[in-house]
Parts: sequence; structure tokens; C-alpha cells
Amino acid sequence: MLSRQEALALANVTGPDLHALCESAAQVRDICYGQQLTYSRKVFIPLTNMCRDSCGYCTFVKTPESGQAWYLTPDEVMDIVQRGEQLGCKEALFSLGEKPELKYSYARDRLQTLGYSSTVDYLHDVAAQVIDQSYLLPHINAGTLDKDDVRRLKPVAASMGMMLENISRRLLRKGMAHHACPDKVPQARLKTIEYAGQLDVPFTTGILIGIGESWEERIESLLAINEMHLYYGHVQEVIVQNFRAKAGTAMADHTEPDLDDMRRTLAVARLLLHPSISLQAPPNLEQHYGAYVSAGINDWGGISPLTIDHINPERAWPQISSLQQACQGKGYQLRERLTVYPRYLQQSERYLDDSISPFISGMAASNGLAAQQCLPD
Ligand SMILES: O=c1nc2n(C[C@H](O)[C@H](O)[C@H](O)CO)c3cc(O)ccc3cc-2c(=O)[nH]1
Ligand SMILES: C[C@H]1O[C@@H](n2cnc3c(N)ncnc32)[C@H](O)[C@@H]1O
Ligand code: MET
Ligand code: SF4
Repeated sequence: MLSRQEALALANVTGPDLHALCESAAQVRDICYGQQLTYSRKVFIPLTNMCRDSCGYCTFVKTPESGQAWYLTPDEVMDIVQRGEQLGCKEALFSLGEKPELKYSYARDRLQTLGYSSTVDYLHDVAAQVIDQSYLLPHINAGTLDKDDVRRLKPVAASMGMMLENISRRLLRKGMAHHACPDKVPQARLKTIEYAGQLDVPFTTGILIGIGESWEERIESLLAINEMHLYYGHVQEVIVQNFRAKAGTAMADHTEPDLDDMRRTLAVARLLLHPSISLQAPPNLEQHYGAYVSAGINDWGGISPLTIDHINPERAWPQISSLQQACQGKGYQLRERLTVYPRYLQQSERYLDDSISPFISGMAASNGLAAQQCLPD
């Protein structure tokens, strides 16, 4: 729908031209997704906030010296899960720091007390417990994983995810967002997406905009994700997330992307990505979320009536009822979805492990969430 060259030329599009670009993207969204915008009712489970990386924008990460570092215990996780269940949540989003045991003896000690030697082993067993003891479906966002990790986690997750963020190696340089972050090496991130493809895991990825990348690097990142999907077919959604500057981080004074930058990027993403990939933007990182609808999104991602967004703790979720009103004001219905999209539910032998497939299908059927969207293949 848009060639690389055309996308590259849109770096500075503003005013009426930007409006027209957004209209084209919104038209594609309307044809492929109809008059509905989706979200997943979820709880957020920050299993550990320790991490071997130190991204320049991240406040989620805590060092043992801060006195605020944790591994949640299984009881703490189940408490969140049970309270979420009571509020009608369907997704347990595990989002966590990467391999802290490789960096901190404190992390190794905490894991040992819990009976484990690696974060992924622990994650596996806690996600299994969530499946055994609740109705919630785990979505695992644990960053860069190797192929064995993805294989091992597939039976305990309905879907998995990891933001590519950006394909640029430049961001690893000193003074840039991903300096000294071994898990943000683009090749390692792309490999994770590829393993998920090879192992048929419904996968969420995306770009983080405004972290020092160029427009061209943004376009190349979207194209790399799209290529993976054209080959493997597993990318269920792409998130376009705007960087938010946080006090106390290396990037505290870095300029945040403005609304036009988000609109331009969302519209170009909609016109570059295969229409079967859902386009998501979070509703809590920007006030004018009507503008996202006009720029072609069809999904708001996970929204929680219980837990905060631990990655952006200062940004409250909108009330689901007020988001509904905003959607209706634009002529769209807000509809709930599961963490795994209908297309993958419909090919469950391939995309869902035998051990959880009946559980997920049962969950979808009993909630009437199985086949809401009519997506092209
Ligand atoms: O609350 C959040 N949820 C995040 N989610 C969760 C997401 O909104 C939903 O849980 C998925 O759409 C699955 O339903 C992510 C999921 C991924 O797989 C990858 C990255 C993210 C990023 C965030 C995030 O920053 N904040
Ligand atoms: C879960 C995802 O949240 C994103 N993330 C981490 N910190 C920030 C921030 N300050 N602003 C916006 N997004 C952020 C990263 O891309 C991570 O992969
Ligand atoms: C809190 S960030 C979420 C998961 C992972 N550490 C990543 O950066 O992708
Ligand atoms: S964004 Fe993820 S990888 Fe980076 S420091 Fe935070 S938790 Fe670690």
C-alpha cells in the first residue's frame, strides 16, 4: 500500500498532507477491522523489576542497592490474579526485567530462595500456576529469549511479545538509549521474533518512538517486522509506543515525540504493515487519543481495572467507560478481546500448545470473544 520510498519521503509531513495520510490509513483500518476498536482486560504482573540492562528511558528497572528490587512470590502473583479475575480480567501480562541473575548475586539469592536458578524457569512455573488455578490467560513479555526459552514457555502462554523497539545499532553507542544493553542488540531482538515464528507462537511486537532513532530507522524497523510476518504469519499486533521522559533517568531531558509524530508514524505503520497485523497504541501515554483513532489504530492493548502500568507508573489508565465514550464519539464500538487474536484461535493446532488449547478455546467461547474480528489472511 505504501512503498519504502514513499514511506521514507513522509518524514516531515504536516498539516493537510498529514491529515490526508491519516485518512488513508483510517480507511484501510475501516475496511479490515470494521467499526470496532478492541482492548484486552488485563492485570499487570511485574515478576521481577531487576534487569541486566539499563535502558536510558526505563524507570521500571531497580538495582538491589535501591532497596526497591523484587521478585514477586507465587502468592503475590496469585493474589493479583484472583483480584483481577473478580474484576473480569482475562489476561495476565507478565512483564519483567531481563536475566538479572547474570548480573546480581542478590537476584541469584532471591531465585534460590524461591527454588530456581533462572528467571525463565521461575516464570514458567508461575505462568503454569496461573493457568492451573485461574481463568486468566498468560501473555509473556520477557524481552529477548532464546529458542529453547520460547519452546519451553509456549505451553504456559496464550501469546508472547517483545518490543523490537528499533532496528538501529546506533542506539547502542555511548550516550544513546541502548548503551550497555545486551538484550537490546537488534540482531538478538530480531532472532527472538524469528524463533517465535518458527515455533508458531502468536506474537506481539512494536516500535518505541522518540528514543534517538531517525525516521528512516523507524521505517526500516516496521519493514523488518512486516517481513517476519510475511514469512511466518505469527505477528498478531504491532504496538507504536511513544517514549515518555522520566525524572531520574539518563533520558530525563530528551524531547518526547509530539502528537503529529505519533499520527504520522501510526498512519505509515498502517499503510506499510500487512492488514492482518493489528495496530495498537496505548491510551495512557497521550491525552488526545481520538487522534490515534483518526490515524488508523484498531486496538488499545491491555487495559487494567486493577493494576497500574508499571512501565509508565505515572500514567493512569483511562476508565474503560470513558474510553468507550471516546470511541463512540468517533463512531466506533469498544470491544473486549483476548490476548490471543481470533485468527490464531481458529488455527489452534498450529498456534496453541495442546496442553492449553482447550482452556483458551473454552475461555473464548464462554465469553463470546472467539470470532469478533473479520481479518483478512
Ligand atoms: O501496560 C503495558 N502493557 C504493555 N504490553 C501489554 C499489551 O498492552 C497487551 O497485554 C497485549 O496487547 C496482549 O493483549 C506489552 C506487550 C508486549 O507483548 C510487548 C510490549 C508491551 C508494552 C506494554 C506497556 O508498556 N505497558
Ligand atoms: C514494555 C516496553 O515498554 C517500553 N518502555 C520502557 N520505558 C518506556 C518509557 N519511558 N516510555 C515509553 N515506553 C517505555 C519498552 O519498549 C519496553 O519494551
Ligand atoms: C519493562 S520492559 C519489558 C520487558 C523487557 N525487559 C523489554 O525491555 O523488552
Ligand atoms: S526497558 Fe526492559 S530491558 Fe530495558 S532496563 Fe527496563 S526492564 Fe530492562
